[in-house]
Amino acid sequence: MNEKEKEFQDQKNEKPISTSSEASGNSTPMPTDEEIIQQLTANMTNTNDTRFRSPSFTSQKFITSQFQQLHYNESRITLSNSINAVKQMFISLQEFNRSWPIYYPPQGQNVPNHYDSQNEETNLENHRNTQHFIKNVKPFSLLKLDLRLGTLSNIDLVHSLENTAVSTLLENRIKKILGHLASLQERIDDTSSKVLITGDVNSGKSTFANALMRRNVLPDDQLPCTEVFCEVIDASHNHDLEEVHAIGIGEVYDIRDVNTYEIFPLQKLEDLVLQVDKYAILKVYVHDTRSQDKSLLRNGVVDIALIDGPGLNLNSFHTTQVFARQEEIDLVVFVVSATNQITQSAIEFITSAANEKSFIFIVVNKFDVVRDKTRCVKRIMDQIADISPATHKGSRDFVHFVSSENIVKNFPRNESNPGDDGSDDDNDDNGNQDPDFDRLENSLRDFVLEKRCLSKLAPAKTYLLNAITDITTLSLVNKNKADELRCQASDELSAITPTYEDSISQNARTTIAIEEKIEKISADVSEKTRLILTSFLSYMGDIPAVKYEGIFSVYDYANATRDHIVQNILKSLSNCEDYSRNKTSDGVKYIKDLGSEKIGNDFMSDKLFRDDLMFTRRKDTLARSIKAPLDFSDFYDIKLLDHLPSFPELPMLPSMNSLSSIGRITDVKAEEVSTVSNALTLATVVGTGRLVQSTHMIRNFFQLGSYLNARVIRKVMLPILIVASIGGIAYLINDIPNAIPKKLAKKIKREIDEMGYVSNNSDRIAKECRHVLRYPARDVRDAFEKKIQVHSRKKEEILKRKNEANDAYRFFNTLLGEATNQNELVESCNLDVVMAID
Ligand SMILES: Nc1nc2c(ncn2[C@@H]2O[C@H](COP(=O)(O)OP(=O)(O)OP(=O)(O)O)[C@@H](O)[C@H]2O)c(=O)[nH]1
Repeated sequence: MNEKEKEFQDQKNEKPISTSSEASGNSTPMPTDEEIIQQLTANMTNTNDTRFRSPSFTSQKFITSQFQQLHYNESRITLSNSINAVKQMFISLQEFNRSWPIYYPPQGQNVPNHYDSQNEETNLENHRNTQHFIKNVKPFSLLKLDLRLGTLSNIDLVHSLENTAVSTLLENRIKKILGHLASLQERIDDTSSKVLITGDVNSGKSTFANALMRRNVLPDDQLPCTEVFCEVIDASHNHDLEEVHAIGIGEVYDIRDVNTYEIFPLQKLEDLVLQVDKYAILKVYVHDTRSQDKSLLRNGVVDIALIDGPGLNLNSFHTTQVFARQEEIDLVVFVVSATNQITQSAIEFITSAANEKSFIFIVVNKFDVVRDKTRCVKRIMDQIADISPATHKGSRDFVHFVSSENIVKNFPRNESNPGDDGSDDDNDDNGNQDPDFDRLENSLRDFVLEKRCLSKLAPAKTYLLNAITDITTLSLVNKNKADELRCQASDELSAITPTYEDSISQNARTTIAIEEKIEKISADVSEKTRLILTSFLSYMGDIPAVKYEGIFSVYDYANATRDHIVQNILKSLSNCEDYSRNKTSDGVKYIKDLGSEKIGNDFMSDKLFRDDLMFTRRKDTLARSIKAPLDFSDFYDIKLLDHLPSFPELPMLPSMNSLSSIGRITDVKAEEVSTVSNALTLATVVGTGRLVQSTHMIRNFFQLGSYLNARVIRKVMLPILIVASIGGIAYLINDIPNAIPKKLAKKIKREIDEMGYVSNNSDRIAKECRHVLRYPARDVRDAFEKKIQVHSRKKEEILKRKNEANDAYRFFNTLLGEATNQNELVESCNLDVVMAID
């Protein structure tokens, strides 16, 4: 054991480090910051604590180790907090994505970059005017959507997909990232470590793993033999029992639940590693025969599990790649055979693993069989320089030329359980010594143990930085997209607002104009109807219109006259309706023209106005409702008594009793002439044919009587009376054709007045006219409302888009700020410091 190793062993053996938070009950406790500082202080001030008085405590190595621990803890806390923050960012992205489908940019697209987060208005203006803040969008690493469909590239596919489909893909991707972050969190709190050994088929991976343990645990063969992943774990995790737990495909391993695995002895491994169709992984619990300072599996600080995978071939490539990506894998050791070139699949694997893990060990095995070692080293180093410059640069630590076979060739194969004797006897000296293998082991141990800060935290840091970069890119792109959308919405709003307001005011103006027109037309037709009917009613009956056939058909004459009058009233009414039809047609045309002008040429183009459908209600109801019964008084027209000054106003002449009623009236005025008054009246009108004149004649007659004596009067009275009576009767008979129309007209007019015929009809016609005109008016209003509604809906939709874009802008601006902060924090977590201290 050289000086350096001894010193290291002292440190490990004496390290009295107490427990910190542990993910696994079996893990070695980690010292808290306080304890480390306390120890360092104790070391410097020489306290009485015997643990710290050992000479080895004073060594620079120990101090370095403690600083590493301190730095590790600080970095761990920083990264842990950052994982939480980044998780929150992804959760908020996920939530926001549900309300505003996140825009997924085509990779390599140019976007405006610099915005003044304090002044959104300026940005808005800038966005309109500038094209100069341009930057390439960084390609996504974690948020990259793996579409791989047909011949289309990702960019084409993303463009061909609906926004919502892309956002669903993003949602799923984010879910995976969140899961990964959760595992990262667990992992950095966990002190265990996993090293995956993979490489070309038959390159000696299993032999190498055995060499690391100084035990022939894993089967090796000239033929490809390891087909199932074997995870070699210290038996202390399995109650110190050496055995194999074979986990079936699809099973979730839980060491406490024996139903989740099958137990086999180590000797069965040779069969088990071939049962790839049955088992997903074999957990191989073994005692590491080496002392703690040399043991990888059980070293007292970090529990390391070695995973031996199948050689890379077409079947296993993808599985191994997926395996290597697992967050529990701290380090990938890639074994190549010195006798072969590095294969294409190895190149691909190393390239992608180097991206994922930051560090990868390359073990060039079977170096013993190479004759020209210098040429071999050069050849392989040149290849590594091409594949991974970083690995090439750190080749002292990361690239090793060894012969694993030489280390283990004398060891028995799982024949006995070296841990069974209960001793911790070092059998490190078993097997052959190989300084190159020692250097490899030291590097490996250094990497995993002393630099676990890197091995544990670097993947977390790398992943976090990738995540933050993706969030930054996505925020930047979406912030710009949101800005573009809100500008677009603002422009659309400015364009649509005047049109919208104009439609509203035009609607109001047009509605008023149409209403005025309707009212004007209605008032006109109403007035016209009233005039026509009134004037007709006022002169109807003045001129007989029906042919008078003589006294013997007087009754028919009266009936025909009445019918004639009624028909003429109806005719007048029809005239009124015709007039109204014309006016309504004009009104419809006016409204239609106005509509075409304001709304569009096709307004009401599919509608035809038919004025013949107006006033279709039957009119002969009037003929039926007018009774105007004929009576005797309708056959003559005597107004004598109307003109007698002292008589009270006569009621309308009762039918058939007019003569007798005249007799009764004379009783009141001049009893002495009661018997002759009728005759007088009748006689008087014979000569003139006019009743009015007869009144004067009667008066003259009485005046004449005052000059003549009674005898003379008595002598002439009788003949006069006879003559007068005959004259009167003749007059009446002669006046029948005139009297009947007049009397009937009067009677009908009275009935019509009583039923409010004129006003009813003028109202009815106006109402119908208004009613008909309301249809096109409603069409105009509806068309306007539709137009306004379309504008209004569009306006609302634009406004909604604008608000959403504003929200999105603010959201991504804030997210961008947070991502920038987190980026600074994670970047400040300098894991290389540990290396520098060393
Ligand atoms: N000469 C020599 N032979 C070796 C060395 N390492 C392994 N071998 C031999 O190479 C053969 C394959 O070794 P394995 O360890 O089974 O190789 P592997 O990569 O695990 O094989 P697969 O898992 O099947 O891909 C065995 O016969 C080993 O004895 C070495 O360093 N030198």
